Amino acid sequence: MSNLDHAPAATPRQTAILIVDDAPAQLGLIRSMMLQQGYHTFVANSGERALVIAQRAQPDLILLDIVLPGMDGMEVCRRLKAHPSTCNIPVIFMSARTDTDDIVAAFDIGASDYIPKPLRLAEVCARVRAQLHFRHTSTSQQQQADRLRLIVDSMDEGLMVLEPSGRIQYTNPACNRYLGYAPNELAGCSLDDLLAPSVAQEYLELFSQSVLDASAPNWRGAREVLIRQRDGMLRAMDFTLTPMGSEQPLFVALLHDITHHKQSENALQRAALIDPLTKIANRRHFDTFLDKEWQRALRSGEPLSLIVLDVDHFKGYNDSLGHAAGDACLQQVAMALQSHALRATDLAARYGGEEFVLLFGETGFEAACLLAETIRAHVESLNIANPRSATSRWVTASLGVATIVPTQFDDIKEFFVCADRAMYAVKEAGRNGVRAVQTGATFDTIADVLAS
Ligand SMILES: Nc1nc2c(ncn2[C@@H]2O[C@H](COP(=O)(O)OP(=O)(O)OP(=O)(O)O)[C@@H](O)[C@H]2O)c(=O)[nH]1
Repeated sequence: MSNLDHAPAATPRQTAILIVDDAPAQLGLIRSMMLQQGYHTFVANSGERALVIAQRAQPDLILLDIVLPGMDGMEVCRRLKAHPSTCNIPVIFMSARTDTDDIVAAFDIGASDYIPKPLRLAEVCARVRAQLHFRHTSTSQQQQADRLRLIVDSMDEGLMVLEPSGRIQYTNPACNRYLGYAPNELAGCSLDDLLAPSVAQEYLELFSQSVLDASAPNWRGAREVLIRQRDGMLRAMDFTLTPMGSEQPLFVALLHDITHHKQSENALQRAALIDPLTKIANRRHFDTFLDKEWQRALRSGEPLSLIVLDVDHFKGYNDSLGHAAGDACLQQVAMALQSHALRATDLAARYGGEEFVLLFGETGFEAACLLAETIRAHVESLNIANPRSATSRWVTASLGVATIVPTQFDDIKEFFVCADRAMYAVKEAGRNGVRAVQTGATFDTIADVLAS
């Protein structure tokens, strides 16, 4: 048998009524009536005594006579309502005074009801029941609201309540924490202050549509947004918006911080574009870049130059010095190439194996030839000994250059093939050199530039 089997069942507290009257007969009558109804009772024959019992016993309701010796019922009620521990206990006055002024004064100081004397017992019972029911309902509503508030306050997600104008009504502590605001500081601000103007505008349009068309199905707008923190920094968040379905058109926005997720996503994206051995751009990055620069050159009419570079006798290098030395050699060559692709419109990439490519936007034929020759000389000047090379003591490279001013009649693949063919022509001519070609519909001249 578990310990729980021995635990006494929690019994609900019996509803307790405090009856305050200085007339013993009246007090006895009301008390026996309340007992008959199944209530627990407390009695007091003075205002002072009533206050002490109310604070100690915390009754669910007080039946209070107005005319009492010493402190009268009105003063008792005033004091009950002024004290935090008794202010929520409903007070029903019982009095022979039935002037409107007396009744109004009683309600003004916080009475819940007013029963005229002589008392009709059935009426007293009905009014007590009604007040207890009302108290029970409002207490459970309050408890629900408190529970909801606790959940919202302890949520890890940020929460905002928004008006259709974009005005922020409420933000929870997580939202304030994420955005660096003090409690309540964001209330009254606008969504415009936090989102990029175009995104904020989209939301405002969405709000107004939803308000105008109440029959529209409940939508949930979820998207990634950049939200401005109090210090001006932008923070990546998932922003999910839902209409609250309340009488007042309001929207609830949930904010989920995705900064770390975004950072690792960006890191992954960057890694996907880098060659792991040489740490320069990889073929995928190069292909995208070439495509972008090609389109730009199509629009601008500026020339575009491409260099294909292949390390000479690299098989021999590997065979004589080992694969690790081969890797180190490729890294050195890559760094040398990278140092010549410095502008935003330049890119050096490892295309595969010992083959590299360099793209130079807005670069004409002569400049490209000059660059290629400089690069060839730079590779040779690295003075990486290649014992098996029939061309030189050092590691060298063969470079093919193609320059084009692309038009709609040109083909990007053909452009690449031209540079590649030029590189193979250098190989055939003895390696360690540069061959350059102007290609495309607007060129019909071919120029060869041989180094050294
Ligand atoms: N160490 C190393 N070697 C590589 C890598 N990628 C390709 N290689 C080697 O590069 C060599 C390329 O050899 P080949 O294509 O025959 O060309 P080559 O010996 O350079 O001769 P030519 O191009 O005609 O001058 C092969 O032995 C490949 O194994 C790499 O990442 N690391």
